[in-house]
Amino acid sequence: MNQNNKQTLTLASGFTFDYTNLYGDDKVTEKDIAAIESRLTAAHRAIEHMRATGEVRGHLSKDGLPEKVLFTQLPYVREGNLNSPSSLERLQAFSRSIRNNIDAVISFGIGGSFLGNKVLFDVHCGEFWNSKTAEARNGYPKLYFSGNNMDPRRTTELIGHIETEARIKTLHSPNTAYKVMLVVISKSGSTLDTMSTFMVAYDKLKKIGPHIIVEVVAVTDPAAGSGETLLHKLAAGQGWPMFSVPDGVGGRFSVFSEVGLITAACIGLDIEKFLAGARAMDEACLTDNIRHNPAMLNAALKYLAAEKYGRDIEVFMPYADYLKSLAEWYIQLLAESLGKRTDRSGREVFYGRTPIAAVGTTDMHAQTQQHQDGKKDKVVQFIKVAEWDDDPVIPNVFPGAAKLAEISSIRLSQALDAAREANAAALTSDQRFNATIVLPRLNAYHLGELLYLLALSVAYEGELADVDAFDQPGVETYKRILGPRLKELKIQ
Ligand SMILES: O=P(O)(O)OC[C@H]1O[C@](O)(CO)[C@@H](O)[C@@H]1O
Repeated sequence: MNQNNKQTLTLASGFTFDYTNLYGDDKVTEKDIAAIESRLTAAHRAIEHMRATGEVRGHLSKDGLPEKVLFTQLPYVREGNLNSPSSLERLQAFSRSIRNNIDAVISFGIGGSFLGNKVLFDVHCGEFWNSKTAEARNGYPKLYFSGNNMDPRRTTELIGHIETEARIKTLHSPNTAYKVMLVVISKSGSTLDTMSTFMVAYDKLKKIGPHIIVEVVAVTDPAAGSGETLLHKLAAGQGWPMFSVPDGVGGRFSVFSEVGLITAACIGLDIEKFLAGARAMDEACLTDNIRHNPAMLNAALKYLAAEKYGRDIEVFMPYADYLKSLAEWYIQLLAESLGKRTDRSGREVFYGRTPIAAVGTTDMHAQTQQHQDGKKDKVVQFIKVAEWDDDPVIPNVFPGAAKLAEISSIRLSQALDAAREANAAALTSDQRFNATIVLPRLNAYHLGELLYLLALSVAYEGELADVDAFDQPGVETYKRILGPRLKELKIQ
């Protein structure tokens, strides 16, 4: 830390949290941190206690019962843990069974049962996966998402697209069927958006004809008895294979569980490396020294930026197209974890930073005007990728055009990074708080580090703000209004 006036925390992997523009004079100060020292110590103890026992003071389930918080166990693959050598082997066997066998997977889910899966897909597969040959996909199926909305047009078009793909396959090889696997992910097992689109697709695809074979896999809470989910009951009745959303792992923390790992298995993303990255981040956060603990440091700086300096909005801005879904995952994590009406004593506090998704450089031509000249109520969290697998040099194709010749002979990544640095410098010149996380590369390991850092940070911030970071009572209010209205809509 502190080379050339830079404030950075770098892990052995090269993963770096650069908080130079968030800490110091005219920013969050050393004195601010010192003023909350005892609360930081208490927060760290609470996280240690959560890790050891799963207990979080004041946390209750949706039904008002004590509930453990176990996501910190997920990176550790041990027999008896939520992820164990045998559960991972089952996922690998599943992965082998669909490779060179299933043509397409449709993953149904919303919120925590979708957003993390989309991040894994985008980082590993990119935009053009479904247009690639099976060989280029290494035998893994095409993958589509559904259920993350109830949009009638997209749902219909997706089914139509699968039907077309099946027809093309049978035209080329008349005696073969097209195999589509519907992976239905829902912890509660009855979420409207997920189950409605699943039922529409299941029904339509099953009726198309014998040249389409439909298989279903369910991912839901494994509880049996009175707590059994509707999806679990259905899967048991229909004989669908099942994977689990373990008890004590909330949707927005479930990317490290079979919820996220099933997508990894479908596309061939390295599960062990992903969990190893998360584990390395957890280990880095074991220390009570804030200068060495990335989650505690990130949480403390953002908490102080909000509480002391009114920076109540967090703009999450990766400089990478394929990390836009990461910003969307972060929106749920931050909004559901920290957007709370009351603290843990029941006092009204209306806590939480409002998350905004942005992508650099795209949103420099859209949002940056607001970030630079609007209210000073934001922290901009940049994400930088240090090294890219492919990195074209801008060629000097039109030497006669001086302005274009000027930008030639530099790599796209250099231009991208220069733009991010210019944005950060411009914001800093007007006391607009920002920080940068540097990922050495865009791969499963560093993604594991990053997602885990953000998840653990909200746990720390929940402690600092004294709010329950693991419930989401606010989403029940509209659900209570919606339920009866849906019943009235029933077509006779
Ligand atoms: O996995 P489920 O139970 O379908 O829930 C999906 C999402 O809905 C929410 O409960 C909010 O409505 C999220 O917390 C959750 O990730």
